[in-house]
Amino acid sequence: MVGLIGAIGAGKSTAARCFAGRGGQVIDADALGHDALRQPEIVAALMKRWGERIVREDGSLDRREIGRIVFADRNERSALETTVFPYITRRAQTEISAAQANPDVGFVVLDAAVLLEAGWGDLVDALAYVDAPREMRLGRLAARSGWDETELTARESAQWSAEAKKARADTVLVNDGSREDLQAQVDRFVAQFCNVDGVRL
Ligand SMILES: CC(C)(COP(=O)(O)OP(=O)(O)OC[C@H]1O[C@@H](n2cnc3c(N)ncnc32)[C@H](O)[C@@H]1O)[C@@H](O)C(=O)NCCC(=O)NCCS
Ligand SMILES: Nc1ncnc2c1ncn2[C@@H]1O[C@H](COP(=O)(O)OP(=O)(O)OP(=O)(O)O)[C@@H](O)[C@H]1O
Repeated sequence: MVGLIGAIGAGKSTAARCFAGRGGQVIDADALGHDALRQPEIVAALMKRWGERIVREDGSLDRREIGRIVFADRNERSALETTVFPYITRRAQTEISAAQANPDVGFVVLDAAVLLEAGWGDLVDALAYVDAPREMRLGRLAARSGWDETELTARESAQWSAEAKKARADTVLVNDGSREDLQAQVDRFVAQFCNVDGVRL
């Protein structure tokens, strides 16, 4: 199993698509986290803590508002993680088992920004870190999500340092060029670490 981490906005999801195009089954931890926020018992617990301010007009939880709360205060982030991590971990385990049991799946990719912080490092056989210059990441995040530098910095402060993560990675994929350039780097990683024709990682 391959782990995918990286600098925020560097292109993890984009790299995940590159892996998927080469036979990898991607498990997207951010998406599982979003599913967690749709579970009635989790919604109730978070509303009890933060009130109506985190609820949008359509009744769903406002992730942007929750992000403002938890990335400004370590205690609040901890409260959110305690509430959602059991669900995310359960779902990830189920999806990993299903993918590993599927003979059509060449290898499994766990795309999880906080993979190391969550203690999932031992689950993976090879770890790729996606990187890009900060200015480039800021531009991409502004275009994709409307985030500014304050939001990026707040999230960065909630994670291990780039140096600590890179030190644990087998490879750094530098996503400062075209998507084709990133695909070529992913292809080299797959050739080196994912024996897709033989033993499955
Ligand atoms: C705080 C929430 C509501 C913000 O939602 P939003 O749609 O704005 O961001 P999204 O979930 O797409 O995450 C985007 C990026 O934020 C960073 N991030 C998210 N959660 C965390 C966290 N707990 N710690 C550090 N960074 C985080 C990651 O780099 C992630 O890739 C959401 O991220 C959340 O519920 N987080 C807690 C669950 C979690 O840790 N998920 C990460 C994968 S396990
Ligand atoms: N090589 C590239 N060229 C141009 N745009 C890119 C490239 N790679 C990624 N992008 C764009 O940059 C934005 C951020 O990429 P992506 O969503 O893959 O990052 P991420 O690391 O998954 O983000 P997050 O840390 O928020 O989970 C996206 O809109 C994506 O389409």
